[in-house]
Amino acid sequence: MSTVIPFESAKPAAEAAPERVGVLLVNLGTPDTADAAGVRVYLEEFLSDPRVIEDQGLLWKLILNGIILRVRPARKARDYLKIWNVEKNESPLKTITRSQADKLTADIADRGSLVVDWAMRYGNPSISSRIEALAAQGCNRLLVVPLYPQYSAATSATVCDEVFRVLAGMRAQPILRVTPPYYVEPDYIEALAGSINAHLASLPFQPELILASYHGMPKAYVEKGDPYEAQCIATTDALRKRLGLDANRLILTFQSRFGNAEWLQPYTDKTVERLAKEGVRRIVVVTPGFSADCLETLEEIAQENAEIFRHNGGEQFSAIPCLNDSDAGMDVIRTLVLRELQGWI
Ligand SMILES: C=CC1=C(C)c2cc3[nH]c(cc4nc(cc5[nH]c(cc1n2)c(C)c5CCC(=O)O)C(CCC(=O)O)=C4C)c(C)c3C=C
Ligand SMILES: [Fe+2]
Ligand SMILES: [Fe+2]
Repeated sequence: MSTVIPFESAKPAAEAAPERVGVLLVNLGTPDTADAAGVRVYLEEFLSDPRVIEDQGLLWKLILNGIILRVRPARKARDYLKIWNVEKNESPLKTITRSQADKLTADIADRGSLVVDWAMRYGNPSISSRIEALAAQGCNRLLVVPLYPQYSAATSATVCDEVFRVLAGMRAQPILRVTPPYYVEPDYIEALAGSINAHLASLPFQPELILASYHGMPKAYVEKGDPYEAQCIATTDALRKRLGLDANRLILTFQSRFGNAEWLQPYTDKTVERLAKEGVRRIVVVTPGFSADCLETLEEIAQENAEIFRHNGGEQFSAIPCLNDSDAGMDVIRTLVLRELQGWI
């Protein structure tokens, strides 16, 4: 069965002049509103993606619609409210991604006919709306930048899936490039090391150890060939080497477990609890797998895991901000983008 594609989802680039290169930063996505209705819409789209939940069979649909989408939105809306950017009435992930795009525009606008934009894989602004906007501005070349240092099918690949879907509906398609994961790029490791050192220097205490906590995923996905775990290990090894810390002083963990299947281990929350119970009193957590602060860093790490640590006897807990739109964070994005734009500008 072939699908009929109308080829009309964006204005033909030929109508718009002059020729331009579009750079599209893409992050995961986030609800439009911090209430149960907004979270429900977001979770439904997110959890219906077969790259995220690979088994989209009848049983999953029953669980998703019968339990998860009835119970989780209200609980998660309360979590989103704790971190919401009230001034802009949006999630921090949106605020930071927009700022990254604005700063990249200011950084590289003089390099030729470039337009920088940003989108969310789930929710808004959607990838399709921003590709259409770039095409309407005459962008006949497109560089897509998935803002994930480590590749996974659940994040980077699904960005490409959506981009390909949008392009499949266009008569005049832009030429496409996608930036690769940057998990051991020197700029990235240097930026992480710099942010850790600056944070430690600002603290009134020195931690006994540092946790490097990455978003987890089902272990089965890695067993089927997803390189995500190996890339998290490579980032952590490079960071250990750069900081002169061994595996007991910079500990790799995985957070954000969802559902009952086994996820990548060791789990962040269980490790935090164990460390506190074993007598560790001061820890710092860095989250190298997130290019921008979000629910998983601002609420799950900085609030939930801090509480787990203190509840079990820990005393000092501090979460290091993500690289976000800091100078070092922007260096990472700019270097990556300029390298992949070679020959185009
Ligand atoms: C259910 C399976 C999930 C997989 C696999 C997964 C992988 C994955 N996610 C990120 C980055 C982020 N995830 C975020 C939130 C989030 N993640 C899941 C589930 C999976 N993620 C859910 C259900 C949620 C929503 C919150 C919740 O209901 O618990 C976020 C934060 C978004 C925000 O609004 O701030 C990010 C970022 C990565 C890197 C990853 C790959 C391994
Ligand atoms: Fe996630
Ligand atoms: Fe979480």
